[in-house]
This record gives sequence, structure tokens and C-alpha cells, in this order.
Amino acid sequence: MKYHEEMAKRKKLHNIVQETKGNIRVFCRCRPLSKDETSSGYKCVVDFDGANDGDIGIMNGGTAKKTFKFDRVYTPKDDQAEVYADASPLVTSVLDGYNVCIFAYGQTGTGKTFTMEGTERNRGVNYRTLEELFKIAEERKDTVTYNISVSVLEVYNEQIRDLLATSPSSKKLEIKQAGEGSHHVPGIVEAKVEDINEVWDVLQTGSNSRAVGSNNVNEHSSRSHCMLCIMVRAKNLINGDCTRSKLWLVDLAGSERLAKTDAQGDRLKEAQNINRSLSALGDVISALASRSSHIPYRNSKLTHLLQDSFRRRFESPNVCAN
Ligand SMILES: Nc1ncnc2c1ncn2[C@@H]1O[C@H](COP(=O)(O)OP(=O)(O)OP(=O)(O)O)[C@@H](O)[C@H]1O
Repeated sequence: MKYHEEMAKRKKLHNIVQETKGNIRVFCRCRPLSKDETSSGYKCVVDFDGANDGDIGIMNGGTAKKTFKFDRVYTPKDDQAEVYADASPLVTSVLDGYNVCIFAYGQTGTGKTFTMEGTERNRGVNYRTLEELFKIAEERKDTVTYNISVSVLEVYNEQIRDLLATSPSSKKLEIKQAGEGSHHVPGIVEAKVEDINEVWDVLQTGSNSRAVGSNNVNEHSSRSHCMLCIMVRAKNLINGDCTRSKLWLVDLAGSERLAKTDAQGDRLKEAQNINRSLSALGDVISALASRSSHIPYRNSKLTHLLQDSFRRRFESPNVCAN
């Protein structure tokens, strides 16, 4: 009993700390210049002197530098582990029954996919998150059992595609609201993952399927939102409490196409859809930040899908019946 009380206290304190840090946090990561950029004579125009305080300065060709403030700034020297360290406490919150969403936003080529997916030798937030989920689940196995499954989706031109589906379905995937108010996409694959070894295979299946669905992977990928959903069901073996929670990890479409007003045909349609969904995301975040009574989740597939993870997080965990 004493142990259970201590666990409950730890959980509460952990989540109070997360709330104090802010329910919406914005981090900025600057990648190193690529070989091509260096050999073409490009120079870094970012001043990292205030990086420890969350400031970056942008030098503007002789004129005064512009400073921008973030919760944290990662310089080109910061590696994948350092970037993940800030996401890590949120992972614990997911295991405690809270919904969380982490997404990478930026222009094409700025390092969103590198940060979220990474490479086999330099794994990103997605893999590290699942690795930590399994590690903590193992540590808690005497008191809580966890059931973890993953879905991988792509939103392209406001259409949802299941990247884990083995055969293409002609049925349009739609978002539905379940009885208890949570949102889901009927018919999508929810792959149950038992341990970290299975995870990389599932993530690769999603990634490869994204490639198969397009003629030019890079061209296509920067115009679609790639969304990994980790669903956690927990059962407390001491008091029988059950929770169900969701963590969304999203690699957003490249944002620079918004400016390309000369696009026509398919490119124009893509640009308009990216534009619409990214501004819908901006509207939702701004409504949440100003604690508006109406949050316009339904203005895009992206925000509609993320709705459960955007709801104010620390009101209460998602307790469910089992
Ligand atoms: N922090 C980093 N350190 C080293 N290389 C990086 C880093 N970030 C990105 N890169 C490299 O920069 C290139 C572009 O990165 P990436 O593909 O992740 O960009 P992106 O923002 O996802 O682009 P897109 O919107 O087109 O999908 C890749 O070759 C990647 O390996």
C-alpha cells in the first residue's frame, strides 16, 4: 500500500513539473551546413551566443540581428540524444495515462525527418521514445502491465493513408469519434509491439510504404504529414485502475511551399492543402495558448487527428473501463 501511495505521489509530482514547464513547448534545432552548402560558399548566419537561454540571433547582412526566443535551442553540435532528452519526460506522462503530441515543423531540408526518424546509426525521437517506453514498462512490470501498439499514417492532400496496410484499400479512411469522446480511424492497422526489436521493423515498413506510394520519395515526403501514433493501455495491478493514452509523433510537410504562389495544377493543390493544414495547426495552438473556449480542431485532418493529444493535458489522466 505504501509503495502504491509513493508511486501515485511520484506520478502527480512528475506531471506537476511538466505542467509548470508549460503545456506547449517550442524548441528550435539548427542543423549543420551540408557539404554542398559549405562548398557553395554559404555561411552560417545564426548567432548561438544566447542558445543556453533559449535565444537565437539571425544576422541580417549588416543590419541589426533579430533575436528569437524558444523554450530551448539546439545548436548544430547537439546530437540526437540531447534533442531526445527534452522529449523524454513526456514519455513518462504517456505511461501515466496522459496524451502527448510532438511534432517537427520547418522548411524542406531543415532536418525534420532526421530529428524524428533519424537513421539506423543515429536514431531519432520516434525510435528513442519507443525504446524508453519499453524500458520503463519493464521497470514497472510488477505493478503495471502495458499494452503498446503503433499506427503509421500519412496525410496527403487531406487524405489519410495507412502506411502499415499490406494491401491498398479503396475505402476512404475517415476520423470518427468514439463513445467516450476519443478519436480514431476505423480500419487502420494498429500493430501490437511487444519489444523494441519489433519497433524498428514496423517503423521501416511505414517508411518504405511512404516511398512505394510515390514516384519521387523526397518530393512527395515533404508535401505530406507523416504521423506515428503510439497507443498505450495500462492496467495497474495493485488497484485495478486502467488508463488509455496516445502519443503522436509527427513529421510535418515542408512549410516553404506556402510562398510559391506560381505553382499550378497538382502542385498548387498540394500547396493549398499544406497551407490550409499548417495554418489550421497554428490556429489550434493559438486558441489553446489563449485558452479560447472554441478550439477549431475540425478545420483539417491533421488537427482533427491530433485532437485527443491537444486537449489540456494535465486535467486528469484518461481513465478507462477495461
Ligand atoms: N542535425 C543534423 N545533423 C546532421 N545532418 C542533418 C541534421 N539534420 C538534418 N541533416 C541532414 O540534412 C538533410 C535534410 O534533412 P531532412 O531530410 O531531415 O529534412 P526535412 O526537413 O525532413 O526535409 P523534407 O521537408 O523535405 O522532408 C538530410 O541529408 C539529413 O541527413
